[in-house]
Amino acid sequence: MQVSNLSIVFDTNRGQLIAVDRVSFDVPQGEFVCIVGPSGCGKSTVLNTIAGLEVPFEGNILVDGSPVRRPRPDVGMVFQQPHLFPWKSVRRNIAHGPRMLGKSAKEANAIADDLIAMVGLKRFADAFPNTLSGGMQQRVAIARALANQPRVLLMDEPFGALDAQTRAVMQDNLLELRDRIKATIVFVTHDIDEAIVLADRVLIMSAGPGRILRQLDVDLPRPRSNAILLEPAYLALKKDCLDVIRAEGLRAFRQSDET
Ligand SMILES: Nc1ncnc2c1ncn2[C@@H]1O[C@H](COP(=O)(O)OP(=O)(O)OP(=O)(O)O)[C@@H](O)[C@H]1O
Repeated sequence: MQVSNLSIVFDTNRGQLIAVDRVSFDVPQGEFVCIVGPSGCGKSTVLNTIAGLEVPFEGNILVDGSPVRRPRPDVGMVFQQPHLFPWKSVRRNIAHGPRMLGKSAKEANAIADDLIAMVGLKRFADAFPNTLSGGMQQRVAIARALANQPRVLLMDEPFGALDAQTRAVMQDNLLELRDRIKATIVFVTHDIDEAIVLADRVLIMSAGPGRILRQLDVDLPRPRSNAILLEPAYLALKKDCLDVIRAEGLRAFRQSDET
């Protein structure tokens, strides 16, 4: 996937707002990239644009060599809230995408059942969303996004609403899933620990207008789990990230004081 020179300007009642300013990054197929940055720096806007939800924009976004102009089945998205269909069972929520793409009910249910096993919800295939915990609902949302076998999976703070323990379990589950699905993943988070545990590369964005400030390779061995949080190589990377973020926070603070 390639994002080149992406700029997004919103008309607001205080004039034009440059939300994203000439953002470029390439993500080779199968790479896991996390985007971090201060609130309002344009992380969600970048993700929504790759999902084909934010138009118009300037620049180019290519998935598998073809330009993104609208939502497409090979680009899946998971939001902070699961947004499940409350009237459909877990299986039917997950089978919905394949059904929309013309698969028979039998084929779509088989795809759903595979994914239900992958996210560890076999006992809940016939349950309705309101009977599941937040973490389980989010696992259904991830399975649903994977049901069309996307080449790119976009995740916007998918674990942001979960408690710390559930979040750690979800991160480990996503790492296991990632090894099986081979999709490119672009994951937005506020949480530096989450970004380093998950990513091959962390992109740090500046305060608005959003730009890519720094890219850090995460050369930590895989398979990974939350257990790496105490290792020296991990702590050194976290320090690098925090130094960049702290310097940027200070710069943005001084700038806002001058204007
Ligand atoms: N539809 C819109 N109309 C006007 N302004 C918008 C719109 N969508 C986003 N913005 C503005 O664009 C900027 C970037 O917003 P965005 O939600 O992408 O930031 P973010 O980094 O994801 O923030 P957070 O981490 O708080 O979710 C913000 O200043 C926001 O107010």
